Amino acid sequence: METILDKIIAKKSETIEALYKRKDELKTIVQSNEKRSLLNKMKQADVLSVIAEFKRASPSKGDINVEKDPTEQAKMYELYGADAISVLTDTPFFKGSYEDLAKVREAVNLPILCKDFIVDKIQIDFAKAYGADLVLLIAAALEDEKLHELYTHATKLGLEVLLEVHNEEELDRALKTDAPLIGVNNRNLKTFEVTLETTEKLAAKIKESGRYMVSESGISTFEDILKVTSCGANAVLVGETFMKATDLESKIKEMKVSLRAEIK
Ligand SMILES: O=P(O)(O)OC[C@@H](O)[C@@H](O)c1c[nH]c2ccccc12
Repeated sequence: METILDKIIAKKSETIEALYKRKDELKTIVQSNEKRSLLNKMKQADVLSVIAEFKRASPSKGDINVEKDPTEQAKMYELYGADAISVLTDTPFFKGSYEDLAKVREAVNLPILCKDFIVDKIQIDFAKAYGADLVLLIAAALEDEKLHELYTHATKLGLEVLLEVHNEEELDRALKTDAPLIGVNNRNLKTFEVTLETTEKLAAKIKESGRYMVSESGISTFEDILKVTSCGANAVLVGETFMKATDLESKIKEMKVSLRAEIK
């Protein structure tokens, strides 16, 4: 059966073809060499790190907030204490773009994650050119060889990688790389089912391996934060809750819990 992940990936071939046509653009963009490391921040942090996402829409939720302006939202995220910003750049399913990424880069000085379904090096080149400091690589979407190739390409360009897994098999594959940042997606990209048990199940192995752990998706309440920090998450990645929040400041601030106190 064709899953939504298959559909997204199939559509990517069109995007990639278009990016190769725009390749010359890359030469004209002046890239800054400023180093903004989420990993270093997480290493030093004794409170939970919060990655706040700019997400207009998604295949599972439809339109989430299509009114919000990336520049303004990014400035609010920074002002209220987010540690990094994730920007969706997929257009067909998430209504994002590299232009959004560039706007967020202009607006803030935080590390920025380019959130996309990366299956080709050219997407990493564009992410870098438009101002990303990190890229997402999704184990479920990549064979081992491709995963290694893209991981190497990103690190060569000076980008950090958030390597996303959803189950133990994917985690084992992720641990064969030396990626220090592992993201556990609580949402199954094939069925859309969301449960924080995913983080709880995989946490021990990630901690044992000495990697840093980001719990992604489906996080909205203080109880959710306690659940993921008590099993060892160093960071959370939050989209919908922040895009819809009426009081964004308190929503972000309530998530900045102490890690020392929570880990048993
Ligand atoms: O809106 P949420 O449930 O807070 O989720 C944010 C983020 O984790 C989610 O957007 C995400 C996680 N992994 C992805 C991979 C591709 C696209 C999107 C995602």
